[in-house]
Amino acid sequence: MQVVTLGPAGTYSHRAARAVDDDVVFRESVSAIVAAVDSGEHERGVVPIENSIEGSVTETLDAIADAEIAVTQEVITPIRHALLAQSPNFETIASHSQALAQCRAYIEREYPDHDLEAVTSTAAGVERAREDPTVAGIGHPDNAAGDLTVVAEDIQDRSSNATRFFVVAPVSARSAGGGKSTVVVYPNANYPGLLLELLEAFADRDINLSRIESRPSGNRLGDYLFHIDFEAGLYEDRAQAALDDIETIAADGWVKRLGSYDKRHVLY
Ligand SMILES: O=C(O)C(=O)C[C@]1(C(=O)O)C=C[C@@H](O)C=C1
Repeated sequence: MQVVTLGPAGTYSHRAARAVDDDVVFRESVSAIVAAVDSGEHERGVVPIENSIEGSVTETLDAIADAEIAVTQEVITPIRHALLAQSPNFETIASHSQALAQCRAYIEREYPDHDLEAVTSTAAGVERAREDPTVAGIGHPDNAAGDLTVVAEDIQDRSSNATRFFVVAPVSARSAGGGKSTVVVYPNANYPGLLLELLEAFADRDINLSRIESRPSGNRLGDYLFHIDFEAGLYEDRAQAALDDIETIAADGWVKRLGSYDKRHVLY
């Protein structure tokens, strides 16, 4: 089954997507990937959701909150960045903003006066380095093939650097089976204890939350929606009961059940 993910070839998203299928096609943004699945153009997409150093990928959170899609799997990969250039004499470092941020301490220590250029992906940064001798790219070391050399390896600020990806699919692929589930809740309400009530729906049933993230609704300042990951499958009675409570709390808003899924660790 063809998978759409962030391109060009050689991104970390590409590596994660190969865990789903070797037939991978590319888009230049996360929003375009989610839109390609939402519109039915593609059956599967792979998007980064969260990084162990930099936290949530907010473009992904906002795109999946707006779309009618399912999450069918999560893929976790270690992220080990290299600095790739034609020679050590470069003036600019180009990469995805997440990758630049994950290597912030290294860049400040080794290249404090170099210019930084945020591009659409790590592989796009490596392409810039291939075209221009004054540019170095940060990306996976395997992208050095050809005329680029690996100037430095393992330059991420923490060796434990890892990114979590969601496999997204049409709503028809939504599953109630799996060890984890994701929902997006828009309460469209604001009163003391609202968040406590949302959390109690899970705590009362002994359901562990693995992530909760608030994002602006875009409707008015101070109005939020909540992305919640919890460790239970939607097939479980306790999960259904918790979500019944959540639906009541969000009676003036909405609750999007993105689905249940299992976790897969991919090394490459
Ligand atoms: O640019 C890439 O290679 C991507 O796949 C995107 C992305 C991200 O958005 O977080 C994925 C993994 C790494 O954390 C760095 C960048």
